[in-house]
Amino acid sequence: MKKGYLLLESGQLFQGVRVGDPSSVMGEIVFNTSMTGYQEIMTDPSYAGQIMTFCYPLIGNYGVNLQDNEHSKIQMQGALFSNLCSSPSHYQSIKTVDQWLSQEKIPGLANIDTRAVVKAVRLSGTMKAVISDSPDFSAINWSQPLPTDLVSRVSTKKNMIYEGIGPHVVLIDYGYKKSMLHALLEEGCKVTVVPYTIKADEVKALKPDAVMLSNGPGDPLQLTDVFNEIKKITSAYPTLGICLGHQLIALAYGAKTGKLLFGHRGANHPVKEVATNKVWITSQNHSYVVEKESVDSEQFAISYYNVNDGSVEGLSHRTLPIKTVQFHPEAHPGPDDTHLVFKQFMKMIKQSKGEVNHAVTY
Ligand SMILES: NC(=O)CC[C@H](N)C(=O)O
Repeated sequence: MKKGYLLLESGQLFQGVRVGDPSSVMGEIVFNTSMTGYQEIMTDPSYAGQIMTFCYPLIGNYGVNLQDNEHSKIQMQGALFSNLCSSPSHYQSIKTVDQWLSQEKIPGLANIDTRAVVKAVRLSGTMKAVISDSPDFSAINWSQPLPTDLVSRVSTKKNMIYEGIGPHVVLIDYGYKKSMLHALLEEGCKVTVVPYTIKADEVKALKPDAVMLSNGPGDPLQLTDVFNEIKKITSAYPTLGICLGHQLIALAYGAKTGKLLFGHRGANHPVKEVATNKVWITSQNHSYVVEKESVDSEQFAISYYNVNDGSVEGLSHRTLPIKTVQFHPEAHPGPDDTHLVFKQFMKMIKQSKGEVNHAVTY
């Protein structure tokens, strides 16, 4: 087993053993507390550019299968494990996580003290980190900027159509997860997945009944060029925004976003639904949040709050059929408590077509 190192911008050094690709990489270090679902996490495009610390101490025990990818390949820049299982046991498993990382040329480290890494990230916040064969900090160019074009790297280049007999939803792809598409298809929708650069006129030409803005990597403020089009598109159709989609809608309507110290990543984040006072357990993966004070309360109601830190978890437009959530109702991995968000979206679409005459409650 070859030694390898994790070097943090804050100056801390951790030793582990190399797994996956033998290359060195720099990325933004984050951590995820989910106990299961590593395959979905590794393929979620929202993690592009990031080095993931898996908090759960045993990863890889059910291997890698042909079903659980959320995108075509591993999206994260690197992965850190405490104990990485080399002999998985599951009837669907076709390879080990180590083999998968090697095939997809993603470097990783195992036998890392992930608890100490998480403590460092909780203290200093998400920061640059490097996976390397060398413990030498001076060999690294720490001023090198992290990539800012992550959405253009993961978004589709051409429209993709999935037939259905229900409403036609245009899914704007900032790095969508397969489970989001599946949630719409399960509702019977026809879905057209489109590039994130789509213009309002192009959306109109597709004659949709509704639009959905997906999750995606990076800082939503990197996408200021598309804010105007987002405003035009979302004011014309019933809209659901998820995670990055939620942040982009908020920004397009004049709210502000900020960055959390170390983000919310895991499968047990409690959110309170304002309308019902119910608490739902949600799957989350984000660094950025919509700043509460910046939300124009005449335009938007805050529909969900995070129970742990009080941050904004959802918005509901007061006059237009626009709903957004910061958490992941498609829940892969994670609990599907909030699958109702998709049901409410369907109801909102029907209502806008005059098919139901009672008000949609959130
Ligand atoms: N899952 C997401 O869509 C993440 C949104 C954004 N990249 C963030 O980190 O806040």
